[in-house]
Amino acid sequence: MKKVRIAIAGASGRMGRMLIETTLKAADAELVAAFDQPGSPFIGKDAGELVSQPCGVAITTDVAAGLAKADCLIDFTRPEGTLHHLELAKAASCGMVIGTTGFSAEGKAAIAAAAESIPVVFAPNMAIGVNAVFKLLEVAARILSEGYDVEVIEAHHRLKIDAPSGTALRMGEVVARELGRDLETCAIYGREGVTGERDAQTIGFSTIRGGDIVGDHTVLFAGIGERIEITHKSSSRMPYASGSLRAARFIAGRKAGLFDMQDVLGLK
Ligand SMILES: NC(=O)C1=CN([C@@H]2O[C@H](COP(=O)(O)OP(=O)(O)OC[C@H]3O[C@@H](n4cnc5c(N)ncnc54)[C@H](OP(=O)(O)O)[C@@H]3O)[C@@H](O)[C@H]2O)C=CC1
Ligand SMILES: O=C(O)C1=N[C@H](C(=O)O)C[C@H](O)C1
Repeated sequence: MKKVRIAIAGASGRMGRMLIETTLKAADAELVAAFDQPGSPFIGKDAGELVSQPCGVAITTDVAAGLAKADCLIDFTRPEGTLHHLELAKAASCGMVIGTTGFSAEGKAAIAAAAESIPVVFAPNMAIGVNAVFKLLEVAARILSEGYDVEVIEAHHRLKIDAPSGTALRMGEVVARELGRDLETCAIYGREGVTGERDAQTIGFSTIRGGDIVGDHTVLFAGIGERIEITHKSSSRMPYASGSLRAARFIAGRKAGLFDMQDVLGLK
């Protein structure tokens, strides 16, 4: 069996560590490179030591050299880091799985442009369960298209830097698309003061940040006399990592193209 050769960016981050652990456990994947930013105390250390499983792959800042050995870079960092790595991946003809959230429209356009020459899976949530929820939301939105107010509520740990979460925004996009609305114009991000009555066409977002919450998302369809809530709760980052490896296997052998987890899971 040919193993998919994996490089991991943001190695010492929360997702980086989970990705290292998951890659080292996978029979059909091989960790070939791990990157951290210059100044990281982990540079030069064995990446496997981060998860108590030394593996002989040192954490480095030399992304170009690492990508020359890899089939796929899995990147859960920050938009500016991911976009820099994207250029290096293009130069190395290396595929990318991008889990980073919080991109501007320009950042997303740069990812789409790069995917014309390398294969890229770009998804705000790699967990199978969340991607199943995206499908459930399509059905719910179609059935509840009249008379139900839509609100998206998300909760994450205190260290998360972007809001609303990428997943919450995608949930809003899924519902808006089914309802024939444009999320750009119908989204309301939080409310304060004298807001006036709710506009039925809007989709509201509420954000909670605290403690070590891994990631909770609820879409509420609030009608008169009843309400429907579709909720996903993460209790571990493991499903994000195993989904990412599934995405890496999906792009192995592909020449180019922009995909998301719905493509990887055959849900389109
Ligand atoms: N799609 C999905 O399924 C999921 C997506 N995410 C997203 O992944 C991203 C990372 O999350 P998480 O692991 O919790 O974050 P962490 O802050 O724990 O880790 C981020 C890592 O990226 C590094 N980093 C930061 N800036 C740069 C840069 N400019 N260039 C290179 N490396 C950089 C950090 O290094 P340093 O410590 O030195 O700053 C750190 O190692 C977030 O955008 C989050 O929303 C998270 C979970 C699931
Ligand atoms: O930062 C996180 O932790 C997470 N980020 C992703 C998002 O913004 O949707 C996915 C997951 O919710 C965890």
